[in-house]
This record gives sequence, structure tokens and C-alpha cells, in this order.
Amino acid sequence: MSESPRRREPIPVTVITGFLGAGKTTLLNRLLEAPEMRDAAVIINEFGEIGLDHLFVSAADDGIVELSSGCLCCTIRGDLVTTLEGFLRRLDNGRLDTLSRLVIETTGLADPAPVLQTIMAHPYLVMRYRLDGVVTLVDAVNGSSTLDEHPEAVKQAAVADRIVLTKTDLPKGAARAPALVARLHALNPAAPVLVAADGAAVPAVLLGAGLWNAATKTADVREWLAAEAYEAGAGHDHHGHGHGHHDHGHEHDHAHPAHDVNRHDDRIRAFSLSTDRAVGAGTLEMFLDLLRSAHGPKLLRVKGIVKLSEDPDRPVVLHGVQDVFHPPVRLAAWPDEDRRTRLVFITRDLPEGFVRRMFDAFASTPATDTPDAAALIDNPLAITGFSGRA
Ligand SMILES: Nc1nc2c(ncn2[C@@H]2O[C@H](COP(=O)(O)OP(=O)(O)OP(=O)(O)O)[C@@H](O)[C@H]2O)c(=O)[nH]1
Repeated sequence: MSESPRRREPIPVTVITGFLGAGKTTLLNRLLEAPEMRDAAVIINEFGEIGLDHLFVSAADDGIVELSSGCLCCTIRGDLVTTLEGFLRRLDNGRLDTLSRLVIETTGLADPAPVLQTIMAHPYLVMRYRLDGVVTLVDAVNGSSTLDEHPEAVKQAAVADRIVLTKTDLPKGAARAPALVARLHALNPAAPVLVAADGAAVPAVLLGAGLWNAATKTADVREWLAAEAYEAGAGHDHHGHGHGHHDHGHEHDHAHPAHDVNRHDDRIRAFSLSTDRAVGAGTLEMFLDLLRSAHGPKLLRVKGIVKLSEDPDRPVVLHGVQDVFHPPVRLAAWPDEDRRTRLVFITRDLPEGFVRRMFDAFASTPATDTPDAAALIDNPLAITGFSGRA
């Protein structure tokens, strides 16, 4: 089935990540058998010693690309762009009939952010590909100690759209799973935790995590944003603001009695902000610019739907990974009756209160001790805690 070379739908991209040995290749092998993966391509940044040869065989002829040197996230990032462009070229010149989907498996140590940014920040790739979701695998046997020891693993779990828990079929995994699930939920309240051994990690759930529902061709904002999950939080909602995870200290010990304070986890915050008020497009841009330029690396993931005062009936969808934001997408209408601006943040080393104060100032929500938006713009250093470029 070949597509028309014009008016192609953007190709959904799923990024599979997870710590070393978490089960990425095993899952990928299973996924490749699914009908949803027909005409899909897989990019693996390195071939492990374990038998990937049959992957080669079971996938479409030239669907698998090995990026051979080092880590996809850093050393060969240029190659990822080249590979993604190469697929488009082959599609456009008819050497490749169809590319229904792309799955990128990162190495265990990789930070998924640069992979997401490669697509979001590229003026052409962002038109032809769309990020569908980040799937993070966590091994139930070693997951907890991996999270304790490796901040990258915490980050992988925090930015996931879906978390897959592997190795619960092993006795140790089964025993450790409940505490681990609680911890993952605290880190990332919006991502469903799917237990691989239960057969829950199926393509229908793993793929299709993005904003666009391919079947209905509409924006599935509610599910994508999952703002309610942040509002419900992980049981730490003391201020009624929707905290996924905040205060240091005692509460954590209940969930993770076997651990010391989970320092890496404590650096992560997941929270949502919302307002009924419309904001001006310029104000929104300034808010994001300010946040991004001063704190970009701390914004692990930002998603949102925003009511603009210029055109309140057509909301804008935002999606950012660190300092890189997808070009805002304007929806033709609000997807449902909830017409509030809603933003969800997953941050590292950036307190919720700071973002909230800044947001409130820009949204002109009355708040004590907060300069108004004009004052912030005139003098960004006026914001308490702001550590911008001098
Ligand atoms: N018992 C059990 N073993 C699993 C499961 N998932 C993966 N494994 C095993 O764990 C080992 C590592 O799995 P891989 O799929 O290679 O993990 P990976 O994340 O691709 O590993 P790296 O490429 O090294 O990062 C293999 O021996 C798998 O057979 C699971 O759910 N249960």
C-alpha cells in the first residue's frame, strides 16, 4: 500500500528507554510481531551481544538501522537526524513504500531528552514526524537500586508516558514490585505502570501515547495531558495545587522503607497548574521564554493546553523537553468541556512554588508577594529565586 507523496500524516515516533538490562530488546522483539508494527522502522543505537539477528529478519527489509558508534543521545546525534531524513527521502522517492511508525531504542544509559529534542527542534523533521511517546522499562528486581544509584534512571522514569515493569515473574521481582510501583507513581503520577508479565504491555497501550489519536484523527488532550493524575498526585497533596511529588522527608519512608531518603527522586517534581483566565499570546511566550532560558535543563517535560485571550475558542497545545519546545499546535476547538488552561510540569531541581509564582504572575492571578507580569518582564531578576543569565 503506497501513500500519496503529498499530504502525508506525520510518522509517529516511540522512544523506548530503560536502564541496562531492563528488557528493552525483549519488549521490542515482542512488539515487532504485532500487526501494529507492520511497516514500522526500528532504530537501535547499538547491537548488544545478545541475539538481535532475528530482529533483523523479522522486521521489514531495511527497517532497522544500526547507529553503531556509542550512544544515540550524544555522540551520534547528527546521525539520528541523517537517519530520520534518510527515511523521508526514501519515502519521497518511492524506494520505501510506507513508514507507519518509528521506534527508537536508546541505550540503557541514555537520557531520552536529546532524542525527543532532535525531532522537536528540527524545522523539517518536526513536520514529518511526531513524538508519540516515551516508553520506559523498569526491571522489578533491580529497579529500586538502579533508581537509587543512577539519576539517569530516575529521569527516564520521570519523563515516561508509559512505564513497563519487567521481571515480576521472578520471585524477587514480584516481592519488590509493590514498593517500586509506588515509587514510580510518585515520580511520575501520569504514566500508567504496565506489568509486562501480565501481558499488559501491548502495542495498543504502548503505541498511541501521543496527543494525536490516529484512528479518530483528533487530539486526545485529556489523556495526553493527564492533568488529573498530577492533581490527584501521589498522596502528597497538601496545598490543593496538584502535587505529584514534593516534600522531602517522612512520607517517602512509608513507601520505601528499605531505602534511605531517595535523593534522586527528591529532585524530581511533577505538578500541574491551571487557570480559567485566558492569557495573551505574547505573555505566554514571555513566560515560556523566561522559564526556558533560565531553567531549561530543569524542565524535564512540559505539556499543556492554553486558552489565549486573542482566540479563546482555539486553544494552543504546548510540548517541551528541557529548553526545546515543539512549535505550538493550534487546535480548531477545545476537545471537551474543560476549557481551562492546564500545564503539567516534570522538573528536576526546580521547585513547584517557583514555577507557580511565575505562572500566577503571568496569568495575572492575584497572589500576595508576587510582582505582576509587567514587573517580571521589565526586570526578570525581580523574581524570587530567579537565577537567570546575568
Ligand atoms: N524473567 C524475565 N526476564 C526478562 C524479562 N524481560 C527481560 N528479561 C531478560 O533480561 C535480560 C535483559 O533483557 P534485554 O531485553 O536484553 O534488556 P535491554 O534493556 O535490551 O538490555 P541492554 O540492551 O543491555 O540495555 C535478558 O536475559 C532477558 O531475557 C522479564 O519480564 N522476565
